[in-house]
Amino acid sequence: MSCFAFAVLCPIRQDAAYFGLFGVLFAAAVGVSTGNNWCRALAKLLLPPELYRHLRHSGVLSDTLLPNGWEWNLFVNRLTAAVVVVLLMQLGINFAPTAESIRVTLEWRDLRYTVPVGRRRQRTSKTILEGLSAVLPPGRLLAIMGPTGCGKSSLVNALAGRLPAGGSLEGEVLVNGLPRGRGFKSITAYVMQDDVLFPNLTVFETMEFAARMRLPPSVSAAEKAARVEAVINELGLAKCRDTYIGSAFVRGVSGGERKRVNVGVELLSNPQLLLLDEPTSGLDAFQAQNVMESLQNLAQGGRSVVATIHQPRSSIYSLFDMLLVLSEGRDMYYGPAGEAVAWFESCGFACPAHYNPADFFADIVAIDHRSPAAEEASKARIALLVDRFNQRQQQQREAEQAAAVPAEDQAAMEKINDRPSFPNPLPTEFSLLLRRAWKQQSRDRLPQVITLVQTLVLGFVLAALFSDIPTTLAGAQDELGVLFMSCMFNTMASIFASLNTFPAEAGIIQRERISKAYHVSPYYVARFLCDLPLRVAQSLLFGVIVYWIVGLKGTAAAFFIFCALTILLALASQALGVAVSAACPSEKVAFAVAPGITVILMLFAGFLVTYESIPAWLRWICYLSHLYYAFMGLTINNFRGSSEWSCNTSATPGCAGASGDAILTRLGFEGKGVWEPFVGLACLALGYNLAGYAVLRFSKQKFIPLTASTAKKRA
Ligand SMILES: Nc1ncnc2c1ncn2[C@@H]1O[C@H](COP(=O)(O)OP(=O)(O)OP(=O)(O)O)[C@@H](O)[C@H]1O
Repeated sequence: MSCFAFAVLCPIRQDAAYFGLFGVLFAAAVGVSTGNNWCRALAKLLLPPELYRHLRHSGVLSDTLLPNGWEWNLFVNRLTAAVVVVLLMQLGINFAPTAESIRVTLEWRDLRYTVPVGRRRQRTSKTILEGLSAVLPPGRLLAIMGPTGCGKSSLVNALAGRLPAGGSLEGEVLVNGLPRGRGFKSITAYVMQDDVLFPNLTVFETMEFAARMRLPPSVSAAEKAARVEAVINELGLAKCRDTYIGSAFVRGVSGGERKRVNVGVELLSNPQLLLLDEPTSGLDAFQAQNVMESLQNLAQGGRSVVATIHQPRSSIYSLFDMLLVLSEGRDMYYGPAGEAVAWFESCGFACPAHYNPADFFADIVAIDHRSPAAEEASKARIALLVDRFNQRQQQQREAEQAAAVPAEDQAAMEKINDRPSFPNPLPTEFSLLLRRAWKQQSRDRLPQVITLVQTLVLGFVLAALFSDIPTTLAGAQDELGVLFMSCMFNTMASIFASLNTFPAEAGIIQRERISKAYHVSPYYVARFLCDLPLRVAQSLLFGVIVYWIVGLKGTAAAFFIFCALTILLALASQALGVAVSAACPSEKVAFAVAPGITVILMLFAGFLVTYESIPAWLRWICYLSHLYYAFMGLTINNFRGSSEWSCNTSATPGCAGASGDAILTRLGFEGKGVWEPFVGLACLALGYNLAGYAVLRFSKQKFIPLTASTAKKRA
């Protein structure tokens, strides 16, 4: 029945086909299981959480499944029901409740951010944010303004919990009266100043991926598509809908369009709280106005929006509901934007008529460094404004406390904090990531062309140098050289390909992981699968050229073993490259470290120094070197059972020649079957991949934790 459902639904929808296949596998897994606990554990692991809960409640996965007597009819019916539910769910019939919109009140109290500066003995600390406090009610657009370096980005990062490790952050950030919990990321969009996007995807593809990845299965496919179209239109991206994002090497959308795509990607998840760092930087006046109007619309729809902005024009200024003016990390003004002019006037700084208030505030809160007298005067002005604002804050504190967060908003936030963090189940994550990685990789033609041309050139150069090898001992040495060079070529090409491609997407992956868009495991597997064809093609092309021109062992079986070993070697090397680049803090460091590791593994490959010649206490390194297993395998494959390698008696009188097995004995490979290097290589490929995955999994960017303020600790 489940197979039938699979067959029927395959042409309708790819996801349905995927889940149908999963259903069949699930059926098989349950069929071979011996107890219902195992079956339930498997279902819990693989099924979307909402579906699992639904199945438990509806009895499909009850404790009576597969009771002692193995009631097959009952079991098959229930299993079919489970598969059909999965398929229907994927077709858009939802069982999970749609994420309801909540109103978000954001509050921060006494935020103090300090960073260490200077080296060793001269090390001091610099205060970047100095006791900032405010309450932002729901449905408001808050603009944070101030001179450059006043701490705007630091404040937004502190509110988002994304201040990079290396300082200390004290105070409180409350969402609907609660400290930021597990659900904070799912209701928050954080738009950074830097645009990190895949260059080889179009605007539409980028948006579509974000919608499918960040929205839960409870939002139907049609709704996701409609949301993508709406955001594209809202941000004025319709005319570049099918243009590539582009990069320094690929012509793509303009800087402003890129920025809007970055904002749009975050808007797709329908966040209730938006934190944006300079969303208008790099945009012309018209585009900046558009983006800010979009943000105002979102705020009017009930969302809370916080955006830093540099000297907005007056028409943009009029869009703000609330305004926060900072100077030197201190509050200069916080309150309704429409009351700011009156406030500064009450402090003795009247904004001239027909003057843009944003420009006026920027002038009066900036320190003038042009002369010592001007500097002193501006510092005195700022001190006065800080003083006056602190008095106002004191007076307002009681009123703010009276306007506490409504109990239903707090309860809604508590519910969101209890929700699972990831919007989609693992299989959906995997299928989306695989599709994106494939598109990105298959369109990135230049590295592929370079890889294949380089393989052709190196293959023919090697073949030309070693063609027509005689069956003498010198010829055997040449063949060993060819085998070793084959190992080196496949290793270097694969490691450096990983070092080149992986860091380029590391920033995007970091951002998506921080927003809990998906797990690392499906990303890693999808990436591995996308690299596979190029690695296989490269190894095969190299093998076809070198093997037959050089004239290595002339049997079909030996040729296929050669190709299989070099492919496995390339895959292990690729994994090693990913592990190295994930473990290194930057691309430059990775490129400095990788050659060192490769040279060490090369020295222990068994060619330059034979296994017997390596000091006993260092031999264990051979077992960590994929080059050792690959070289061993290629050598056994080529020399085992081969006829006599004669001597060139005129050059070396008295030489008796050697058989292929004798050569293997000299290299320390006697008595080993060709399966041994296969197993060794496969284990190392798996081990390197696990290491790469583990490094990636645990190398998440670290942020400063928020600790209680010193005053609160004392209290
Ligand atoms: N980790 C750090 N170490 C030392 N100084 C830092 C660190 N982070 C920020 N700063 C300093 O803190 C100040 C505030 O930085 P921030 O980026 O928040 O300012 P900003 O108002 O957003 O500036 P801009 O408008 O130019 O983007 C700057 O002087 C910056 O140099």
